[in-house]
Amino acid sequence: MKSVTAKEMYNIDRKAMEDYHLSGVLLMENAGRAITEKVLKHLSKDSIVVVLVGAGNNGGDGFVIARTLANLGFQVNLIQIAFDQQIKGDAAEHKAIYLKFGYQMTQINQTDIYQDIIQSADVIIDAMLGIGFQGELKEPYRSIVKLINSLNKTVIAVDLPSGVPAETVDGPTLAVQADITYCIEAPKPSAFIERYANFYGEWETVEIGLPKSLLEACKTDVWTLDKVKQTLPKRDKHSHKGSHGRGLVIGGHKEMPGAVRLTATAALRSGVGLLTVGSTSDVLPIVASAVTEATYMDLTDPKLDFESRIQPFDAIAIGMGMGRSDLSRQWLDAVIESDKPIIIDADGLYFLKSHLAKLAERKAPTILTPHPGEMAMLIDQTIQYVKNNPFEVAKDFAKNYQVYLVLKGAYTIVTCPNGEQTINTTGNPGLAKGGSGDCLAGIILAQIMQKGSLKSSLANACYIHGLAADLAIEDHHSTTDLLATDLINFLPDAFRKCLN
Ligand SMILES: NC(=O)C1=CN([C@@H]2O[C@H](COP(=O)(O)OP(=O)(O)OC[C@H]3O[C@@H](n4cnc5c(N)ncnc54)[C@H](OP(=O)(O)O)[C@@H]3O)[C@@H](O)[C@H]2O)[C@@H](O)CC1
Ligand SMILES: Nc1ncnc2c1ncn2[C@@H]1O[C@H](COP(=O)(O)OP(=O)(O)O)[C@@H](O)[C@H]1O
Ligand SMILES: [K+]
Repeated sequence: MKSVTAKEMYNIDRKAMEDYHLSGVLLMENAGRAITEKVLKHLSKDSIVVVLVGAGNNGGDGFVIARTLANLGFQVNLIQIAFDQQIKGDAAEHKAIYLKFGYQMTQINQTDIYQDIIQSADVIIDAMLGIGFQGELKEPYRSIVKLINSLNKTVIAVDLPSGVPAETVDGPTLAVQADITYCIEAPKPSAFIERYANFYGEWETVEIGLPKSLLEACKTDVWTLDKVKQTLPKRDKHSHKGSHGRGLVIGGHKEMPGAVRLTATAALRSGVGLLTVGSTSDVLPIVASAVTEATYMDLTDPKLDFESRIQPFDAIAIGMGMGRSDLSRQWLDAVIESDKPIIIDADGLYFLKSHLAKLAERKAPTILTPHPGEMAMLIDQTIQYVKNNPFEVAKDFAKNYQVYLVLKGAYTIVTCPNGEQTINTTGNPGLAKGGSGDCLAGIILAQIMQKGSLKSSLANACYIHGLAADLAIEDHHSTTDLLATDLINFLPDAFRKCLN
C-alpha cells in the first residue's frame, strides 16, 4: 500500500484520464460505488442516511453515493453545501444524473431545515471536502462541522474527514470527527500525522480502478504484512552463525544498565549470528548475568585498542543508556570514523549534533533512530514542528546528511538517503514506556545484517517491533502493563507470523 500526497493524486488522476482514457466521470462513479459498498456494512434497512455534498469532486463522490443508496431503497437526504453555480465538471454531471433519477436534495441556504435534516440522520456521509481542501475551514463548512461533531451519529468520511488537509497546513484544525474514513486508493500523509490522525477514526482504502503502475510509482510505502512476508529473509538450511552477522552493541552506564541488556536480547531474538556487548566494567557483569548468549568487551579497560577491536564486526549499534561522559563521546567518534554500518540511538544522538557534517562522507550506511524530541534537538526546531511535519523533516534530514532515518512515533517513518519513505502501522501505546526504543535498536541491528535491502530491513524491524507489542496485547497484556521485556518475549510470535 502507498501513502499518496494531494499533488501525486492529482497527477495520477490526470495521467489516468490522458494516457489511459479513464474519464473523470467514470472514476467518480467508481469511487462513489466502491465507498457505497463499504457504507452498506454500517446500515440497516431503516437507516436514515444524510449525505453532505461540497462544491468540488469530493462532493461529486457524494452525489454517486446518495444515488446508489437511494436506488437500493435506503432513505437518503442529500444536502448540497454550495450554490448551484459552484458545482462544475464531473461533479455537475453526477448531480444531473442524481436529479434525473428523481431524487431530492436540499440546499444549504434553506437555513434551519438543513440542521433538522442532519439531526435526523442515523448515518452521516461526509462528502464535503477532500484533497482539494486548503487553508482554514470557511463558513458554512465550519458551522456544519461543529454541528456534526456535537451529535452522536455514525460519521463516514469520503477520502478525508472534511477540514483535514492531505498534508500539514499551518493554523488550527477544525474538522469532521469521523468514525471511519474510506480513503480513495491510498491514505494521505495526514492519516499518519498526530494532529490529524484521530479525525480519521478507523480508515480503509477503496480501489477505484486507477492503473496500479501509477500508484506503485509513488515514493511512500505503508509497510504491510504482505511486504514483510515478501522481504523478510529466511535462514538458509546451510547457514552458520557467520552468515547472520556479527553485531556490536555499545552503551550502558551504571545508572542505566538495562538499556543494553534489552538491545542485546532483542538483537539475539531477531536473528543476529554473534553478538558482543561493549560497556563499562561495572555494567558488564549485570548484563552478562542476564544475556547468556552474548560476549563482552570492557570499554573502560585502559589497554583496550578500541579502533582495532571494532574491526571484526559487521555492524554496530551505539548509544542506548550510554550516558554523556567524555568516554562515551570518544566511542561515538571512533564508531563514526569506522567503515562499519552503524545505528546511532539515544545518548549517541545527543553527541551527534557536532558531527552531522561528517555523516555524508561515511562510506558505510548510517542509521539514526531519533524520537521527535531527539529529532527536534538535531535540527534546532520544536518537538511540535517535528510532529506536525514528520515527512518533510525526515526527508530533508536524510537527504542532507545521507543517512537512513528512523523517526520514531505512533507511526514510525523510515527515510532513505534518496528520500524514499516507509510508514509503520504496527504498535500501540503500550510501547510508550522507557526501553521500547532500546529493543528497536536491537531488532534493527540484527535485521540490517541479514540479506535484503536496507530499506526493507529497517521497515521490517519497525513492523516486527510493533507487531510483537500488538500480539502481546492480543494475548494477556494490556497497553498499561506492557514492558519492553514482554515485547521481547513476543518476538518469537511476531517472527513466526511474518515468516510463515
Ligand atoms: N483520482 C482521484 O483522486 C479521484 C478523486 N475523487 C474525489 O475528488 C476529491 C478532490 O476533488 P477536488 O480537487 O475538487 O477537491 P475537493 O476536496 O472536493 O475540494 C474542492 C472544494 O473545496 C473548497 N475548499 C477548499 N478549501 C476550503 C476551505 N478552507 N474552506 C472551505 N472550502 C474550501 C473549494 O472551494 P474554492 O477554494 O474553490 O472556493 C472547492 O469547492 C478527492 O478527495 C476525491 O474525493 C474522485 O471523485 C475521483 C477520482
Ligand atoms: N503510542 C505509540 N504507538 C506505537 N508505537 C509507539 C507509541 N509510543 C512509542 N512507540 C514506539 O516505542 C518506541 C519508543 O522509543 P523511545 O522513545 O526511543 O524509547 P526509549 O528509548 O525510552 O526506549 C519507538 O519505537 C516508538 O515508535
Ligand atoms: K470528506
